[in-house]
Amino acid sequence: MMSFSLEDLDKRIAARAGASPDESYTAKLLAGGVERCAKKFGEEAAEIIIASVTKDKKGTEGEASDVIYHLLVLLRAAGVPLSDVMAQLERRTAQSGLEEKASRGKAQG
Ligand SMILES: N=c1c2ncn([C@@H]3O[C@H](COP(=O)(O)OP(=O)(O)OP(=O)(O)O)[C@@H](O)[C@H]3O)c2ncn1[C@@H]1O[C@H](COP(=O)(O)O)[C@@H](O)[C@H]1O
Repeated sequence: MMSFSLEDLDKRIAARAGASPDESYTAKLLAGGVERCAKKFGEEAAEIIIASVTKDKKGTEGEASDVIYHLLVLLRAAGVPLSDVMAQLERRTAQSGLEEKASRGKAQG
């Protein structure tokens, strides 16, 4: 079981945000503001679309890593904490769980 998490990567990004843009790719992206981070995220999103539809599994794996890293950098540039996104995903999961339970209840009469 892999122990590396999105939170670990986000902490690493936070730690590198204050580094010199000459020695940190993360700091270089963040120095360009939300526009640069969003542009780079868009490029990576296009790359995973191509890798996945061409059934390139290894490529898709690599591009997924790029997409996730660049999404976390973009969230930081936009001032949106990862914890807020995770909380929203958790609420959606709880909500859909309740809906599933309610529809099972109706089906059973
Ligand atoms: N996970 C990543 C990660 N994934 C992808 N990348 C970089 O994202 C870039 C995207 O690939 P491209 O081919 O588009 O890169 P490029 O042409 O050099 O980039 P541009 O000049 O076009 O922006 C590459 O330079 C990759 O090295 C990453 N860079 C950093 N991390 C993480 O961030 C941490 C801090 O990195 P630094 O900020 O560089 O110290 C690392 O320890 C990793 O945990």
